[in-house]
Amino acid sequence: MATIIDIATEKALEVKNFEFTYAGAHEPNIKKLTMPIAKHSITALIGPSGCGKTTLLRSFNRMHDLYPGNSYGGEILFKDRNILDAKEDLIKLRIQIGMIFQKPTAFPMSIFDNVAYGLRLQGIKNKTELQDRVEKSLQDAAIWQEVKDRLKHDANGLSGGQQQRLCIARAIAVEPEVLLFDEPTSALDPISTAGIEELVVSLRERVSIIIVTHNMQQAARVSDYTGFMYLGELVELGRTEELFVTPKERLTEEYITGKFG
Ligand SMILES: Nc1ncnc2c1ncn2[C@@H]1O[C@H](COP(=O)(O)OP(=O)(O)OP(=O)(O)O)[C@@H](O)[C@H]1O
Repeated sequence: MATIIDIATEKALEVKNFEFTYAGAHEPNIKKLTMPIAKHSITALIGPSGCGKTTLLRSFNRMHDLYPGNSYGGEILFKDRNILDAKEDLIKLRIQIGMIFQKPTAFPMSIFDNVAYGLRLQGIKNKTELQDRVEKSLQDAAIWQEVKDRLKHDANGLSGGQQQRLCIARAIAVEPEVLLFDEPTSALDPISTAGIEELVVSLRERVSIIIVTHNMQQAARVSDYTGFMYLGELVELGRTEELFVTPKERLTEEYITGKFG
């Protein structure tokens, strides 16, 4: 059984006895995992390579449905419904629960159109409203000053760190409730990494955040809660400072002190 602290605050998501099996796998890759995700907080998922962090993260907006044969079990509750339900509208779900990938994925179009993309999908056609929301999102993603004079330029001309902030602007433009970050800085230099970390922390006011990271220092710097995973299971979920200073589980302690990795 995992050691899970009581999350005193409201929950953004609740994972209950969740299982996930990749197509062709002989046993579940995520096993009976139960975990609350606090609202308006940052939850980091840490653990050795292959323990299932990304698999769990991608389950929160059903990214695995893009490939056939994967199967889910148990429940992930979001706004009083189980998002694993077959009737779930996946387009709406991915607007409410957005994702930022490891490698910045600017679309091959202008900076403006990248951010307007989801807004147009939502049916917003009014030019002034589009302009206002694109500007606001770029400001909130701390990239407005750098791009305001070249909104019509191809987004692929931006640096890696700028493209990642553009991806964050695109994700927040549609006002999601949850944002999933999958190793968002692993392809970036230290200065861009610091910028993205600062941005992630500033977004906590408006969205609930889950971040997968290989970097324990990063988890310690940005998150409120940390979940340590091992072999497809959650071992411990705690307040970040407590988990790193006084872990309750021996496995957590061994991992954070570098006894295995
Ligand atoms: N597309 C896939 N098809 C089949 N098995 C997969 C697939 N992706 C991951 N797995 C397996 O699922 C398990 C969990 O992998 P996952 O990528 O979620 O781990 P992780 O903790 O995110 O690892 P890393 O830190 O290396 O990114 C591993 O055993 C992995 O081999």
